[in-house]
Order: sequence, then C-alpha cells, then structure tokens
Amino acid sequence: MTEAIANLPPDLSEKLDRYEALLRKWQGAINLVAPSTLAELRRRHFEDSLQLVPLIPAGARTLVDLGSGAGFPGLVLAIATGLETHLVESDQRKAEFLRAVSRETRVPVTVHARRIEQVPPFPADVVTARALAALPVLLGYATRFAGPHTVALFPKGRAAEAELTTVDLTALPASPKMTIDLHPSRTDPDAVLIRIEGFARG
Ligand SMILES: C[S@@+](CC[C@H](N)C(=O)[O-])C[C@H]1O[C@@H](n2cnc3c(N)ncnc32)[C@H](O)[C@@H]1O
Repeated sequence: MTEAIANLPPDLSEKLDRYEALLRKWQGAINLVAPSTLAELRRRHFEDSLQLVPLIPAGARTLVDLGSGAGFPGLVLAIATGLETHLVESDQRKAEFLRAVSRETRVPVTVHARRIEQVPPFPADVVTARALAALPVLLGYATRFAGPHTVALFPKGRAAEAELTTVDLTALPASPKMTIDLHPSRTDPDAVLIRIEGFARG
C-alpha cells in the first residue's frame, strides 16, 4: 500500500525495518503492542498509520499524536512525512522507546512524557490519536492543540459511527465551520478513519 502514496521518502522502508527491529527487541521487556498483533506488525501498525498520510492537508507543518504508545500513528507519520512531530505518552518506558526509535532512525520528534492534560497547549496543524478514548474525550483533548486550520485524524472502530451521535457539538468551543468526514480503513474492514476539520481551540 505504501507505494500508492506519493512523496514518501525513499528510505522509508529501511527506517521502518529499523523501527520494527527495535520494537521486537523492546517488546520482550515492555508490552508495546498486543502480542496477538506481532505476527502482522506491518499491516496492523505501520500500514494502519501510513494510510493517514493522504488525509493530511498539503502545507501542514506540525503534528501532535496523543497517547502514542509504541508510536502509532504519530511516529510512523513523522518518519513518512517529515512533519515537526510531538508525541504525548505518559508511560515513561514507552516514552523512552519512542526516543530510542527517533534517535536510531534519525527522525527528530519531541516526546512529551506526561499526561495530555499536563502538556501546555499549542496550535498544531494535525492532531492524531488511535485507541486512546471515546470521540467526545478525543475532541476535548484535540481542542487544546487547535489552530485556525487544524485537522484531527482518528482511526476508530465501526462503533465510531454510533459514537458520533454522542458528541455534543454544542458543548465544544463553537465553530460553525466544523466538518466531520468518515473514510474507510484500508487495513481493517472493521475500522473507519475520522477526519475533523474546523474545530476551535478549547
Ligand atoms: C491503547 S494505547 C494506544 C497506543 C497507540 N496509539 C496505538 O494505537 O497503538 C493508549 C496509550 O495512551 C497512553 N495514555 C492514556 N491516557 C493518556 C493521557 N491522558 N496522557 C498521555 N498518554 C495517555 C497510554 O499510556 C497508552 O500507551
């Protein structure tokens, strides 16, 4: 699938190989991904993250990934796009792993080893989060990093369509231009990619 996305760096595959090797090594010491997903690491984690690339607006410069865990999708996107990337992960050992991958792939990222609520807000062009929280909570977090043109990208399970009805848009900082689009996931038939544009800063 990666070949279908234009403008990916030529050394992407090499860097992801290094990432995968580090993940397999560290997985023995800390539980970075569910053991059941290890056999399909590339599809379940790398390809799943890379499919967000075409949804990133042209001209975006900064990305914040919330609850990065082992780096999905934020660190993969940093490697693939070169965006100035911030990874927020409160688990200190996972944060150390993220720094190790950044160092060894020579892809600079800023790792915030603290809770999202403790990171001083700043505007970013893209906010991502996978497997972190229900949509209303995610949107609350995302508003901390909202600027005039911020896009939020949330890979979610199919239940997201029902979740959408639970989002009280009126409780969010008002933005008459807020739009929510759903895109099918190419890596998981039971998932959708939610793209939200035009939400205001909290
Ligand atoms: C289920 S994992 C998902 C990790 C990754 N996004 C993925 O999809 O593989 C959720 C991660 O978010 C982190 N996390 C949960 N709540 C957080 C918070 N409030 N601030 C920062 N990190 C948080 C957890 O430590 C955990 O690593």
